[in-house]
Amino acid sequence: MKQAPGVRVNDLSVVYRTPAGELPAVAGIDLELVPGTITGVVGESGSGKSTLALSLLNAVQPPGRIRSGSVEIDGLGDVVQLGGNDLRKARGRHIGYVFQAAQNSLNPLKTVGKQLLDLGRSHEVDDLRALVRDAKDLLGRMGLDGARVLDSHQHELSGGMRQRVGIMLALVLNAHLVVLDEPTTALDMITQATILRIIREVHTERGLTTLVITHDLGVVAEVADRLAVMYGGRVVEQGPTMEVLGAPRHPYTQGLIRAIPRLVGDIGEARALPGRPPTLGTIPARGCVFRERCHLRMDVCETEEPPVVARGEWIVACHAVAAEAERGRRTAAAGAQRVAKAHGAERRQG
Ligand SMILES: Nc1ncnc2c1ncn2[C@@H]1O[C@H](COP(=O)(O)OP(=O)(O)OP(=O)(O)O)[C@@H](O)[C@H]1O
Repeated sequence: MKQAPGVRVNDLSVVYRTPAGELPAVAGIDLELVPGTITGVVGESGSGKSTLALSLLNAVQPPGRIRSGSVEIDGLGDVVQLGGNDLRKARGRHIGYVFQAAQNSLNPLKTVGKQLLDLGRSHEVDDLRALVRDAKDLLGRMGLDGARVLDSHQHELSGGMRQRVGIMLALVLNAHLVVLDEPTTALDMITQATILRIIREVHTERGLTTLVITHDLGVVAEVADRLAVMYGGRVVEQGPTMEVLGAPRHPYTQGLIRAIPRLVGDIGEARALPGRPPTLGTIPARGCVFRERCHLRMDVCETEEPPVVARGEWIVACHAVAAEAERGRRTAAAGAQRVAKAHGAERRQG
């Protein structure tokens, strides 16, 4: 994989085994990562973001499993079908990743440098010196003293430093697909802005396809070209970031945006979304998963899966939006008919 790959997630469902049986954490997701773009996946805790990210590496662990669907990655094929050595090679070399727990995922007994060399060797990197150079360079760009960090053990690094080490490890093997799960959560606002700028720079320089998972719409607004909003294991809205954030159509996306505290203006303007997101056991088995918290709820939302409404690349799954689009279509058709009739009458008179 020498250049930014495209990724197509088709009808992906992932379940976790619970005392109440296997329950879906991700259900019927379709998502495309366009080569060379940064896609942000956003949603509240428990919406299935990390499960989706793990699926891209076919790394969902028991008690979870990918129940159905595919994840086609250019140059790799359907990773859901990959196993053993092929999968091990793909991870790291072709797909760089930093998981949410990255802050704690370093080996406490080894220095960062030793772990970097282990990573290089396990992926058969020939030039380990170049690997170390690249690692130092990446750490330096993220505001750290590279040589010192490589000489350190996990306990000698702060949470924010570990997070940056995680990002370095995701990028250092030069993978062209990079998955970053909550890359900036442990960081203060200023460091967060720096890291997001660097993610963007490295993404552009190296020609990557990048997926950023976050609960923070601000992160998506800053870094992502495209965005997918998740709720209850579904993608409820997706499209170009600026368009979606500028005029969100799904009531959940609208609620998320209203809930952002504003730095200027009336602080009272920020309104938290009422209610709580569902857990595995409370996600409705049929109908719209968001209906419990939705002010546009209709009878049909109880029983029917929301239809997908597409406007170019912008996709929304919502009964209310579909009904509104249908009303708009009817009004337009009636208008067109009136004009055609008037035109016909004029012609007959003439
Ligand atoms: N190992 C597991 N066993 C059982 N249920 C799980 C497991 N991992 C995740 N889940 C459940 O699956 C659902 C989706 O979890 P996931 O971590 O993917 O969501 P998320 O959006 O990434 O949330 P967060 O931001 O809190 O990590 C949640 O209801 C969660 O409780």
